[in-house]
Amino acid sequence: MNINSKAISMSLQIYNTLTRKKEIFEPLVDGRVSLYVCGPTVYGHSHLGHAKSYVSFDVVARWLRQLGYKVKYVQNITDVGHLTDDADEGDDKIIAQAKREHIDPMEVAQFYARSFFADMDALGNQRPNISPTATGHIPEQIALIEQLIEKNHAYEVNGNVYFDVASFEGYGKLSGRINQEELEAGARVEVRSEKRHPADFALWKKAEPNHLMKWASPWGVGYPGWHIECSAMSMKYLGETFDIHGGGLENQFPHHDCEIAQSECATGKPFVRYWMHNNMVTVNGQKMGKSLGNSISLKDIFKKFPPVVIRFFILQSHYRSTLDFSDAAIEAAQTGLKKLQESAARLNEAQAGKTDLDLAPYEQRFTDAMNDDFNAPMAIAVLFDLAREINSALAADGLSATSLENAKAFFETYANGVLGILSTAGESDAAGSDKDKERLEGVMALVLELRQAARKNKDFATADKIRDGLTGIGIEVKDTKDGAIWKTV
Ligand SMILES: Nc1ncnc2c1ncn2[C@@H]1O[C@H](COP(=O)(O)OP(=O)(O)OP(=O)(O)O)[C@@H](O)[C@H]1O
Ligand SMILES: [Zn+2]
Repeated sequence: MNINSKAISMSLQIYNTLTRKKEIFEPLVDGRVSLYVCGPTVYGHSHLGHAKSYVSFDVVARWLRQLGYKVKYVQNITDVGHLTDDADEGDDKIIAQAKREHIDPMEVAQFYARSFFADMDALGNQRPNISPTATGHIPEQIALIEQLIEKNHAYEVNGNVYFDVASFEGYGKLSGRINQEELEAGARVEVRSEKRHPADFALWKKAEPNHLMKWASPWGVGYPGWHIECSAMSMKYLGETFDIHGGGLENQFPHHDCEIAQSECATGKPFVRYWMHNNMVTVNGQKMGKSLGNSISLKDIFKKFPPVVIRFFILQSHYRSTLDFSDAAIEAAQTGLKKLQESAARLNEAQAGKTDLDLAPYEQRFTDAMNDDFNAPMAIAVLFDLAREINSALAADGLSATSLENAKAFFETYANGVLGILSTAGESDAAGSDKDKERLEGVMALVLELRQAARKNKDFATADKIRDGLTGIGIEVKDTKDGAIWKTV
């Protein structure tokens, strides 16, 4: 068996939300996959729901790579806050947070973007190839809107630009939430007079004078609507038609239907070949959401559970299933993961014995599971079966040298490389690795030595500045008769 052999599989099936069935995956360009996933709106720390979305798509990218594809993975950062209400009403989420914190909106966006990356790193997600920001792509969004106006799919009124949904027959084809009849019926309902149709959505919004994030455009000073950023950035980096677009289920409508409308009307080409949607993390059956006030931040969860346990908890249910949050459910996942970790550890310590273990059936089952619309829970079940066989072999006559090597390689390739669940990197990130501790001790020894030298020179100002500065970052220094001691508080 050659664990690392990479053969492009023709049997990967993906559930395509657009056609509502599993389809054999065939990329547009042989051997390459273009993947776009809607990124977070960065106005608060990420919660468990975000983790489900990004862990799921991380595993999608990892499995595609395992199959031998060269994957270009783009995941945006929404740093122009979209409105709190999908009907283009309400406050901008980022600006609202900036007002609460009395800081610049860009500071809010950057702070929470960094926090997002730190959490995703801790979860063991590989970084996307490109993480473009909406604010960094205003000219591309304006250019796309101009194309839509030129082709009569959009119109400007008083500095606002709207997409004309009646001009696109396929509007709503992804979610199935809208059909042309309903559209026409809707037209009779009284609405904000500015729009031609109540379902028309904003591509560009005029900024009021006190609005904080705004840019010059052919229609005056304003800011882009939310949907246009994903069309502009995905097509810029992946082309007018690309392979896979992912996101949370609740984004099918309006967000993804609007993306399809904008992109297909601008280019006249199909936008995305396979649409993938992860289901929701729920709390007592209700979607977990920042805006819903029932979210649990990853940072808080990581205080209780190592990030790798959270990753395992997420992957134990299918990405298209809901996942109900409870401490008890995570504790159960922790127990399960521990069993796999123990088996892997036993393998590393084991001496060669007699029994030969045939890993081919396990490899086949694991591959079949992942090829069946990325069925991670089924793949994990294969790992448990393997762990059980390994444990009993090790308890009896031991595994032959080749079997030991193959079993280790299996865990490394599949449990670690594909699912990312046996790595302890995330764990140490959260708890502070030994290496980091060593470094901190070295730095503190040096700082205290300099402080001691200052005191000797009667430079008490510097000595105090060092002590107060350390207190400010959570390190308490105490002078004792044996010298200064410190602790983190
Ligand atoms: N509870 C959840 N379960 C699974 N995925 C989620 C959940 N909440 C958000 N997501 C997904 O995370 C991604 C980023 O979400 P975004 O930052 O836009 O948050 P949101 O949907 O506005 O959530 P919130 O209500 O928390 O602000 C989207 O693809 C979204 O579908
Ligand atoms: Zn998007």
